[in-house]
Order: sequence, then C-alpha cells, then structure tokens
Amino acid sequence: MTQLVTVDEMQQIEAYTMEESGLSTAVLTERAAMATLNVLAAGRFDLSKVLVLAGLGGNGADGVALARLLHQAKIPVTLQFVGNVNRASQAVKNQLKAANACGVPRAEKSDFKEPSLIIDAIFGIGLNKDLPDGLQKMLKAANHIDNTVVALDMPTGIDADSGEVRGAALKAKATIAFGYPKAGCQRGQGKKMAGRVITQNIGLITADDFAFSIQ
Ligand SMILES: NC(=O)C1=CN([C@@H]2O[C@H](COP(=O)(O)OP(=O)(O)OC[C@H]3O[C@@H](n4cnc5c(N)ncnc54)[C@H](O)[C@@H]3O)[C@@H](O)[C@H]2O)[C@H](O)CC1
Ligand SMILES: [K+]
Repeated sequence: MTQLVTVDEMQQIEAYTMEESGLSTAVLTERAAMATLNVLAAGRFDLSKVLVLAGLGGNGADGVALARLLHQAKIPVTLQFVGNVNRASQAVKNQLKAANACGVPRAEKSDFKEPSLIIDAIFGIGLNKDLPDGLQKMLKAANHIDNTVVALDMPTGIDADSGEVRGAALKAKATIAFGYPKAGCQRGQGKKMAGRVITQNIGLITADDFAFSIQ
C-alpha cells in the first residue's frame, strides 16, 4: 500500500526537499509536468485535443508547465485560466512567460464537450475553503458532460485531507499524485472523484526519520 500523506506532511516534505537539495519550486513543478507527460503519453489517453484548465497557484503552475511540454511535443493543446491571471502567483506568471514564448494557444471559455482530454490543474492541496459559486456551477456542468478528466495532484474541489467536497468537485478518470497520494483522494467523496490514482515520483527527499501520521 502506497504511503498516504496529509497536506501538512506534503508541505513539510516539499520544504525539506528544497532546503536539503537547493532545488527550487520551479524544478519540482517541471518534474511534475514531465511526470504527467509520461503518464499521458503512455497510450491510455486520447491526446487529439487537450484542454488544460489552470488555477492561479502551484497546481496552476503545474498545468501551465504541462501545456508547454504538450505543445512542444506537437500535441494539440489549449490553455485556459480559471480565475483572473493578473492575480496569479509569481510561479504561474513565470510559467506563463515560458508558455507564451513557445506559442502555447490560449482559450478564454471552452466548450467542455470539445476536448478529447481535460487536465484539471485548478486546485491541488492548497484548497482551503469552498469553491467560488461560479466555479462550482462550472464544475457541476462539466460533470454532466461526457468527457475525460485527468486531475493533477488532487481533483479540484476535494479537500486533500478529509476527502470532502468543498461545494463542488470535478470528477476525474485519473488523478496523478505528485510524490505521494494525498489522504483526501482515498477518503469520502474524494475516492470517487479522484478515479484511478497514479503516483509519480518528482524527486522529493524525505528525511529518514520522517514520521508519517497515516499508517
Ligand atoms: N509546493 C511545492 O513545492 C510544489 C507544489 N506543487 C503543486 O502545487 C500545489 C499546491 O499549490 P498551492 O499554491 O499551495 O495551492 P493550490 O494551487 O491548490 O491553490 C492555489 C491557491 O488558491 C487559494 N485558494 C484555496 N482555496 C480556494 C478557494 N476555495 N477559492 C479561491 N481560492 C482558493 C489559496 O491561496 C491557494 O494557495 C500542489 O497540489 C501541486 O500541484 C508541485 O506539483 C510540486 C512542487
Ligand atoms: K487539480
């Protein structure tokens, strides 16, 4: 059984990795995007028309980096931000600069019936309150459309510790867990919304004496 982690434990391991290795968040984000590309390219998913839905924090940064890698691999991809990109984190803005430099196509408002695959890079482990009403409506509508969603790290709308739905959640066929699967994708509604959890190594360093709380 793969070790499950809480949000706090994941954040401790990420911080420890950067302190011990000197590797930056940008490097870990690139590793997450590359690991996701490997899973997507393994043949289980239809990559004929990919839509990346990106949020404004670390999860969004993963999504923008993935959009760049997909585009550079000649996979048809469009990038759509969920939220006002002017309010995005510096990590997202840095990733957007790189994506723009490669000519990654942008979408403003997509028809969720169109893509062969939707990448959920809206919220990951940083979700800390119910989703805004507008986003709840969007996710509920998306869940009623026959499409394939792959979530990065966590399905958006699911609390990464409890597995509870924070207003609404986007149902995924698969969730790519970076480093360790989060407790929330094995608990409550999270188990249903996460779909198949595929854990990917992104080069995290965990102290030998790290005490995981979930046995
Ligand atoms: N930290 C690392 O080294 C790595 C992180 N990875 C990815 O980053 C996310 C976690 O990123 P974080 O910025 O902490 O949180 P999110 O991206 O999930 O959320 C963004 C931001 O949104 C705010 N927020 C939370 N809940 C709500 C809400 N209901 N409505 C509006 N806004 C909300 C809050 O401020 C959050 O900070 C992790 O899951 C990974 O995908 C990299 O993969 C590896 C390195
Ligand atoms: K996500």
